[in-house]
Amino acid sequence: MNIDQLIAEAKVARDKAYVPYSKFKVGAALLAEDGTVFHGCNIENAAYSMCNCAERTALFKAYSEGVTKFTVLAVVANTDRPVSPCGACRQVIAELCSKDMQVVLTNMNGDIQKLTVEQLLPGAFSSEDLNE
Ligand SMILES: O=c1ccn([C@H]2C[C@H](O)[C@@H](CO)O2)c(=O)[nH]1
Ligand SMILES: [Zn+2]
Repeated sequence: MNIDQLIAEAKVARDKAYVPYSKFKVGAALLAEDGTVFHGCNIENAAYSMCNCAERTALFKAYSEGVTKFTVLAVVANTDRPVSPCGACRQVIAELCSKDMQVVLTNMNGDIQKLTVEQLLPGAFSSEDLNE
């Protein structure tokens, strides 16, 4: 599975977005070390704060199946720049993925930004900060 193929998977995931309120579809594809690909889309709710982003959908699907080691997360939306994950997703990604895991942000025009998890949320608050 190369990056272009993973982006294609993220676009398939994006087509399943449930976005009656924002109409803004986002797709994610998370590649596990064992080669499994987990799709995620954003899923909205009439109680707006219950909306779940594509990135967290993919990660929670994987974790809930017992898969916790990943190599790449690709995210796609129809944005002018490569889609920018929200702060909540950056925090969740920092918790559940290794610091050096690759994150590939893209859009429907093919613009691509590649980051590590550490670059996505430098200095993220983590479990190590809980040690008093
Ligand atoms: O990286 C992002 C940014 C936004 N959204 C979703 C949340 C909401 O459903 C819609 C508009 O913010 O897009 C994602 O899924 N991922
Ligand atoms: Zn988010």
